[in-house]
Amino acid sequence: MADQPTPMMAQYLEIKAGYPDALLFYRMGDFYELFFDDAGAAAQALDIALTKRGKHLGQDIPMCGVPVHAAEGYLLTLIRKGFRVAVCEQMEDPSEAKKRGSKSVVKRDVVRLVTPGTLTEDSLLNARQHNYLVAWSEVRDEAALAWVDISTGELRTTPCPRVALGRELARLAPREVLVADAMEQELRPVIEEAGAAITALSRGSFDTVNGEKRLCSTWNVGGMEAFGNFTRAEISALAALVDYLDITQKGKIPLLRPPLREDPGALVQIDAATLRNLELTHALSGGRQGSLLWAVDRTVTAAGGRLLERRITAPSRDLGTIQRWQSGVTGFVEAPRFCETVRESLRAVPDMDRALSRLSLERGGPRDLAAIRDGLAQAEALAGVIAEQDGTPETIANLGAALTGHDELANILDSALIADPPALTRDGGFLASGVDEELDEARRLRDEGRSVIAGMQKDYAEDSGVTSLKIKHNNVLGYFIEVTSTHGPKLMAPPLSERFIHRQTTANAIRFTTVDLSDLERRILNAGSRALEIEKRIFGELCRRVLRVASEIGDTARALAELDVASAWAALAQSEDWSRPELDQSQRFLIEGGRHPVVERALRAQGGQPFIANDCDLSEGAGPACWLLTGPNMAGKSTFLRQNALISLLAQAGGYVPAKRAQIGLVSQLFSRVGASDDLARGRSTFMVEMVETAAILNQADKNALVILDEIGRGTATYDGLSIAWATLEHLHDVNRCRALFATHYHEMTRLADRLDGVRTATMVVKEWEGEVIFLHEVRHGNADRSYGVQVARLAGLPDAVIARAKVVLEALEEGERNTRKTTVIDDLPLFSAAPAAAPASSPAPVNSALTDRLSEIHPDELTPREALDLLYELKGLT
Ligand SMILES: Nc1ncnc2c1ncn2[C@@H]1O[C@H](COP(=O)(O)OP(=O)(O)OP(=O)(O)O)[C@@H](O)[C@H]1O
Repeated sequence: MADQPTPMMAQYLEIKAGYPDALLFYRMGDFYELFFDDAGAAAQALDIALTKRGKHLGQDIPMCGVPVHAAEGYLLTLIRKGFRVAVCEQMEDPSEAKKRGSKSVVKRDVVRLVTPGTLTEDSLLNARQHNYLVAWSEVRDEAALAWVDISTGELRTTPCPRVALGRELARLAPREVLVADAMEQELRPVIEEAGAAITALSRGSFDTVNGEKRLCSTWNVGGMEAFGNFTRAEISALAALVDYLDITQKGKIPLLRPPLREDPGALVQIDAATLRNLELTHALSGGRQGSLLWAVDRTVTAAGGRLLERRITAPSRDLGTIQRWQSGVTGFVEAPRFCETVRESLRAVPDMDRALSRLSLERGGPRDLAAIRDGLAQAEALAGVIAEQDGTPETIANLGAALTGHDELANILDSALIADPPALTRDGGFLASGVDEELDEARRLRDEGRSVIAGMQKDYAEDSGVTSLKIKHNNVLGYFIEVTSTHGPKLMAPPLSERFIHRQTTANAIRFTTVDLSDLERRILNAGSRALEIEKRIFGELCRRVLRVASEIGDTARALAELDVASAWAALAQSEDWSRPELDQSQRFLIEGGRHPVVERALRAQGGQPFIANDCDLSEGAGPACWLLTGPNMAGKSTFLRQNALISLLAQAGGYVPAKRAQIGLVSQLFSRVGASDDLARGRSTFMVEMVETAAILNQADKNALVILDEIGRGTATYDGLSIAWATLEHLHDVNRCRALFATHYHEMTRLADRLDGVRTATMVVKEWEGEVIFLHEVRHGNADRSYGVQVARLAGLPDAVIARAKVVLEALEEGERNTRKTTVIDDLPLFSAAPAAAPASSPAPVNSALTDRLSEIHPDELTPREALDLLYELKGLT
C-alpha cells in the first residue's frame, strides 16, 4: 500500500499525463506547485529552491512552487527559455471538496497551455512588436503559411513554397511555428534559424475538410470563399492554427479577424540574409538600437509601432497603395500644426487591440475596458480634429471617418467605470457609483458597517476600561476584538465575560468576539460580497457589449494606427528634411543627395563631421545600370550601398526618404550581400555563406530587383575572388538585367565598364595629405587609383614597424607586377564569355599557326600560377 499515490498525487499524475511536453503549474491555494522532473527543470530555470514533498513509489517527490500573484513574471522567464507551461487551476472551492468527504481532492483542470506563440498578457509581450504564431502546410504540390497574432486577432495567409519559408519566417519573426509531425525533422533547421519554437501537430490538425467546417463556424459563414480564394494549403494551415488555439486556450477561441490573403506579388520580397544585412529591425549586434526601425520610428502608439514594423519588413509593390500612403504623409507634412495636434491626441490612445483580445479570452480586467473607453473617446476627439482641418487629403479624411460611430458604447463605458480602474476584477471597486442602485445600496451597507465597527471599538474600550482594545480583521477569524495578554483575564472574568466570547489566545494577545460583532460582520460580509457579485456581473455585461462590436472597434484601432504611422513619417520627414519619392513602374533609380538614416543619426550623436549626401543614378543609358564602386576601406562604400537600398525600401513602405530627390521605378525584390560573417553554427565558412547568398541572388533576381553586392569574392584567393566577382557582375548585367550596386576592391573590374553597356564606375573620393588619407565620403564617377589599405591600417593603430614593412612589401609587389605582366590581363577579356562550342569531328578546325607557335614555346612546369593565367589570356587573344 505504501506505493499507492495519495489521492492528490494520483490527480496530479493523471493531469500531467495529458501534458508531457509542458511544465505543469499545479494550483494549490496561493501557489502553483511543480513536481518531479518539472520541479527540477523549473527550479533551475527560475533559480528558485527545489524542495521535497511526500514520497512516490518510495522516493522523495521533488517540488518547487511560485506564488500565484507573481506567476506572470515566472511564466515569462520560462517561456523565454523555451518551455511551455500548462496552467492547472482549482475548479471549485476547497469547501466543496470537503463536503464530499475528508479525503476528497479539490477538482482541478488545465485551463490554458501557455506557449511562446499564444501569449496575451501585456507583461509577457513587447508592446511594439507583433507576437506571431505561424502554421505551415503542404497539400500536394501547394504550400502555404498562415499566421495569427492572438494578442490582436490579426490573421493572414500567403502561398509559401518550401524554398520561400526561410524568407517569410525572417519577415514575420514568429515566436512559434506549427508543422505536421512528419515534417518536423526536415523543417527544424529553417524554423530554428528564424529564432522560433517549433511545435509538431498530428496530421489531423491540418485536415482541410474538417478544418474548413471549423473555420466556417468560427466566422459563421457558409464557405471560406466569403473571405477570398484560399488554396487547400492555406485552409490547411488556417485549420492547424485554429485547432492549436483550441488546444492551448482550452476551447476559448480568441477573437480572430477574418483571414486576409496576402498576394506574394504585392510585396517587395526581402530574403532573410538581406533583412539581416540591411539591419531593418535589428542591428547586426542583435539589439534594436542601430537598426533602420530604430532610426525612423516616430510612432506614438504601440499599434502604430507594430504597423510601422510590418511596413518596413514587407513594403508594398502596389503603386496605388503606396501613393495612398504617401498622400496621407504629405497631408501631414503640409500642415505641421495639424500633424502635431493629431500626434498629441494619439499619445493618449491605449492599445485597444490587445485589450480586446484579452477580453475575448476572458482574461481581461476593468483596465482593459478602460482602454477601450479611452481609445474610443480619443478616436472621437481626433475625428473632430480631422473634420475641422481644411483641405485634408482623402486618405486622412477616410481614416477620420473610421474613428466615429461608437458614441453609445463610449458613453456606457464612460458612466460605468471609474477614472482609473484596477487591472483585476478580483477586489471590485471599478464601477462608478450611480451605475446600479443595488450596487450602491450594498456598498453603502458595507461602508457603513466599517464605520459602525470603529464606533463599536470605541464603546468596547470604554466599557471594558481597556483603552488599547482594538477590533481587527484577518482571513481566518474575520473581525475580532484583541487585547494584550495582560488585559485578557479581565475580559474573561464576569461581568465582561458575559459579553466577550473568547476565541483565541496567541503569544502576546487574546482575541474575543461578541454577538453584536458577529452580526455586524455577517452584514458587512454579505454586503461586500453582494457588491462584488454585482460588479462582476456588470463587468461581464460590459465585456459582452464591447465584444459585440469588436470588429468595428478593431477598424477604429486600425485607423488610429494608420494615422499614427502617417503622421510619424511626416514628423520624421520634417525634422530630418526628407523628401517625397516619385514612384512609377519604370526601372528608374535616381537619387539626388541621398543619405543613410542610421549612419547620419550616429554621426550626429557623436557630434563630429556631418554626413555627406551622395547621388546615385542607376538609370543612365538605355537599360538599368550597374554601378561598380571602388575606393579604399573606410571610405564609405558600404554606407553608400546600403543607403540606396534603404531609400528604395522606405519609399515603398510609404514614407518619405532621406534624399533631396528620389525617382524610383518600383522595386520587386531587394537583395543585399553586404559584409561577410561566418555562420559557424551551421558549419559554413565566410566564403561559403557569401557564395550561397550570391547564388540566391543570381538565381532569383528579376528585372525589377535592386541588388546590392559588397565585395563579393573577398573571402577567397585573389584570382578566384576576382573571377567570381567578374562573372557575377556580368551575369547581373546580361541575364538578370536588374539595377545593381557593386562595391569591390578589385580595381581590375573597372575595365568592365568599357565592355558592358550598363556598367558605370564610381569611386569614393579620398585626399592624401602628408602621407595620410583623408576620407571625403563623396561618390564620383570614375575609378579609384589605389586601395590605401596600408594607410587605413595605420589609422587603425597597427604598429609603425608593421606599417613600414607593409609599405616595402607593397612596393615590391607592385614593381614585380609591372615587370612580369606581359600583356594587360583585363584588356584581353572577355574572360567569362561562353567557351566556344567544340568543333564537330567531321569538320576539322583550321589550324591557327600563331596559337600553335606560342603554345610550343610554353613550359608549363616553369610557370607561376599568375604567369599561367596571363598566358591563358594571351592565348585567347590569339584565337
Ligand atoms: N557619406 C558619409 N558621410 C560621412 N561619413 C560617412 C559617410 N559614409 C561613411 N561614413 C563614415 O565612414 C565609416 C566607414 O564607412 P563604410 O563602412 O561604409 O566604409 P567602407 O568603404 O565600406 O569600408 P570597408 O571597405 O572597410 O567595409 C562609417 O562608419 C561612417 O562613420
